Amino acid sequence: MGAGDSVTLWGCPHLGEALSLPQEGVPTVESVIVAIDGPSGTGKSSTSKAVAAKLGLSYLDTGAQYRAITWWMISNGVDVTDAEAVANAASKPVIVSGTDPGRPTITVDGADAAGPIRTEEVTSKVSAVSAVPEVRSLITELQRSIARSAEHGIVVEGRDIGTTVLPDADLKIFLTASPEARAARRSGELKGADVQATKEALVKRDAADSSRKTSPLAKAGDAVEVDTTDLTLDQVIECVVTLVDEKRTAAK
Ligand SMILES: Nc1ncnc2c1ncn2[C@@H]1O[C@H](COP(=O)(O)OP(=O)(O)O)[C@@H](O)[C@H]1O
Ligand SMILES: Nc1ccn([C@H]2C[C@H](O)[C@@H](COP(=O)(O)OP(=O)(O)O)O2)c(=O)n1
Repeated sequence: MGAGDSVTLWGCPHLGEALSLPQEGVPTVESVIVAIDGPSGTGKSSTSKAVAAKLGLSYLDTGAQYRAITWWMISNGVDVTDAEAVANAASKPVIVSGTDPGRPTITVDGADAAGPIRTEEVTSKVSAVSAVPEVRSLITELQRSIARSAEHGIVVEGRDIGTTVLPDADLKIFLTASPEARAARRSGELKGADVQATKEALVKRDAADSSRKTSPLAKAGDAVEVDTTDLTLDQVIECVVTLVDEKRTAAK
């Protein structure tokens, strides 16, 4: 079966006719940039970390950066519904992301932010903060500089990586899943959380992220869409690794 065939193997699409057939014995390109976008609970973080670890690439969770700046705004008494106040404060926090997929880290002004950025308060306010254009342009520049300095390449996950942050990424993936599957996965993480309430919160956040003016959540025209609803996490990881391999081979 060739890479030119438009085949769906247990829900994993091939790259299709855009690629030439892989050639035997051709060395793969060393560095590769992979953009993985999609709504919450589709498996972006789990897939991106595992793919990066398997392929020896760096990993960047851009959602964690938007959560970090939101946490800073809340901690410093900035009203997140006041876009002008958020814009005026946006350049103050120093956000540093560690890109080892085995141990990703995030600090704000030197303090470990990994725990505090996952609270319900941050989750409910992050869409408002990340819709502010000044926040987006600062964080986008940070993301580009991290991607540029990743020696062996990087997997970057978020909402606008393929469309805005890294439009020249070597491979763009857009993960989807039904709201029911996403809510079940998320409420499994938040012990005792009500699935229906989780689903409503997810759908509300998706709507806010998809409808904002600046760089909304969207599938890039050249992204490969993978519906993860009926796939195991291992299948999604295998699918993305296969797509990276196909892309690397075809690039030579
Ligand atoms: N294909 C899958 N099947 C079942 N559970 C999954 C799958 N992909 C991810 N998960 C689980 O769903 C939860 C959310 O995944 P995560 O990678 O954080 O999604 P996202 O980054 O898109 O919000 C995690 O607990 C993860 O282990
Ligand atoms: N590239 C990105 C990444 C995240 N965001 C915003 C929008 C999202 O609702 C929040 C949080 O993203 P995160 O990936 O942590 O969210 P989930 O883990 O999927 O719940 O950040 C964004 O605007 N652009």
